Amino acid sequence: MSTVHVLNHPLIQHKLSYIRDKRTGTKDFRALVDEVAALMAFEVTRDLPVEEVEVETPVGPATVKKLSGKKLGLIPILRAGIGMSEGILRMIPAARVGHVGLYRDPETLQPHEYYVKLPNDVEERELLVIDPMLATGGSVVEAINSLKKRGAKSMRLICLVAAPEGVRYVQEAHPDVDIYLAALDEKLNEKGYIVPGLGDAGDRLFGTK
Ligand SMILES: O=P(O)(O)OC[C@H]1O[C@H](OP(=O)(O)OP(=O)(O)O)[C@H](O)[C@@H]1O
Ligand SMILES: O=c1cc[nH]c(=O)[nH]1
Ligand SMILES: [Mg+2]
Repeated sequence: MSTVHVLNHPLIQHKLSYIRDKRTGTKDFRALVDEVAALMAFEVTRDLPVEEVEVETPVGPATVKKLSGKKLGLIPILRAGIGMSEGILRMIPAARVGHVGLYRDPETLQPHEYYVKLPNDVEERELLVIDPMLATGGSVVEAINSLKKRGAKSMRLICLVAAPEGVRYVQEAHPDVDIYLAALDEKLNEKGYIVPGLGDAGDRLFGTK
């Protein structure tokens, strides 16, 4: 079974309080999601393997550490995942980026895939799959199915806010994928929204409501 990490870092929690607040407008919402994503990247990559190498500083030789594991890939789930991708890319600028486009039918809550474009060496990369919201889990499970079908072997999931139902569904469908959250909320409402959540992440990021 995968591990669920709730990132209780004070800066993440402080910024999330403004993200949740319905008075926060699009411009600030977008900036805060970007900042939280960058902070989450720091925690999510904490266990990446490093190796010791030698460099010459202006003063003399030094033994330093460099990343030694798989190359990284970032997979934002369109559209709301885009809001987190720049922040994470600032921390790991060499990562390749793939996109999976999905929307959730508002009536049936079923995910519909409309776009997939991945780096051609996706099977060799450690992928960070990002979506601010993990509600029923349908979108993330479908996105990971799609990635695995195209050869992806190793990935971790990063979401801002999740409902317990969504976490359970992802853990059952993909027990190999660890989950990193800024918050694990109480439940879903009758429309499939996370309670208390933050509303519709895509609409708040892009000002489409
Ligand atoms: O866990 P689920 O029940 O599948 O719901 C979560 C999904 O819903 C939202 O996307 P939405 O369909 O609103 O698309 P958007 O990102 O284009 O706004 C969100 O960004 C997730 O992808
Ligand atoms: O609460 C929710 C659930 C799905 N998608 C969102 O953007 N918010
Ligand atoms: Mg949306």
